[in-house]
Amino acid sequence: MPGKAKWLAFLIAVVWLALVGVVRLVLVVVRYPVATLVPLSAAWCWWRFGLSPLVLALLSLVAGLVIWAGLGRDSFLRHVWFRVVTEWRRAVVYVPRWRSVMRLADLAKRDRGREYRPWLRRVRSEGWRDRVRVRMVPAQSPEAWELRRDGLAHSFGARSCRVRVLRPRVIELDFVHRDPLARPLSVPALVDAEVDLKRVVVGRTETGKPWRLRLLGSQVLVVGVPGAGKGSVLWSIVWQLAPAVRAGLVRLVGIDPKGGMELGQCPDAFDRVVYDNGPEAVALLEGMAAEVKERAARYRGVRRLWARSTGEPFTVLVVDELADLIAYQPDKQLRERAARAIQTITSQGRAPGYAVVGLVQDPRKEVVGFRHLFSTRVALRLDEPQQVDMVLGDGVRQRGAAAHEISENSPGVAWVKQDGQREPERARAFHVTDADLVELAVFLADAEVRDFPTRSDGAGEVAA
Ligand SMILES: Nc1ncnc2c1ncn2[C@@H]1O[C@H](COP(=O)(O)OP(=O)(O)OP(=O)(O)O)[C@@H](O)[C@H]1O
Repeated sequence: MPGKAKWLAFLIAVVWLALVGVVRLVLVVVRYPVATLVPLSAAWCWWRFGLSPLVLALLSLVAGLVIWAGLGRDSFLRHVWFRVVTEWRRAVVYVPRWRSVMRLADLAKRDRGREYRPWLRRVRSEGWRDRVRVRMVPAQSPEAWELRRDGLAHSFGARSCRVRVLRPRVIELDFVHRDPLARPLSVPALVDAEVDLKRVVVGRTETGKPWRLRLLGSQVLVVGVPGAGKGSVLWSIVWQLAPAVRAGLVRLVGIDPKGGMELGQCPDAFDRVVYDNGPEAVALLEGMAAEVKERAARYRGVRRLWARSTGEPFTVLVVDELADLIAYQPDKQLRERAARAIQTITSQGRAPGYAVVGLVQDPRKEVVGFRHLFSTRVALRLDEPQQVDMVLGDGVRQRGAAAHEISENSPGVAWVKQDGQREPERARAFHVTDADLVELAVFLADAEVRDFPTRSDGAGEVAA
């Protein structure tokens, strides 16, 4: 190599190394802001002002943090404590173990002497879980990670691991340390309050937010094995609708083919209720399907979605065991008539203000062939992964919605998928006890007949 070229190559190498060094330094500061910026600021303060002002500043900082923690625990946890935990877990758990775990789990690949290793990106600790973002190596699929979830959880000291696909090549691993939904949730106080039919709060999600179910403009399918807590979802809905039912703004209609075992616990909530799967239930369904068509014809060209200003009540049809009506009924004619009527209500009821809340134990196609008509699907505890796919749709389980892994000890916990929302949510319904149902019955029996209250503005909001 001529002398000049050597110098040029040397210069390029130095600049390149300097650039890499700066980028790495910036990355360290971005990933460990507390561990880098606090000691740096302390060192600067000492150098600039001396030891006493530094001690004073540190004591003030500690006092400030203690006051913050006392006044606003949640914001302190979010902005301070979880940041410190994030840096600690990244430095102590994920970075040191990453390379060996990837190799041993066969997630790192070798080709022509070069190693391709999944890239550990952002880590965020939220107390109950660590969210670890990963860039997969080329030609790797999220299924490869799905298959190794248990091994990964053990390797990084977590109770379980979930895999969520964020975008092509990027996944997020949730390392779960404890279940924030482990404790039952009691129902909120029953008071005359506004009911927002687009956001009926029926429990809490695992991130601590209210679990909101959309009833206006949506149909809800709730699936779970016996004892999974379908009843708690159903009664949480009724509980939250009670003020509007009492005011005559919402009408509940029920069918309980199990002879009233479920809906018979509080019949006062229902305008009409039938306790079998025979001709009476079918007549009720057909009557409602006819109402849906008639209302839809009247609304055509006038309004696109039911609103309280129509002066007609929003109607919620609750069917406790859908399969008894449309699959297990031995009379073929009754079975088909029931299925036709329910399909009419679910497919056309959206605009004229009819919602169906269907509960079922078995999600197979032979049982509920029109699952796709339900835009909100709730998967409580299920037996098999295939059932999760049937309820929530393809690919949702791969994004973490493992309803077949919900514990028997946490009835009411569910994975929820709403059409139009990419991410499924894990949530727990309120636990509505027998005593609560007595309170509900008293609240509703107390009702007086009033004129239908109208208000020209709100669409989904109804005031009791
Ligand atoms: N959200 C909840 N929180 C705590 N416990 C609950 C919750 N939901 C239900 N449970 C308890 O779990 C048990 C079964 O609940 P539930 O009867 O609602 O299940 P289910 O799915 O409706 O069963 P089935 O299909 O047999 O009617 C009951 O003892 C109930 O008290």
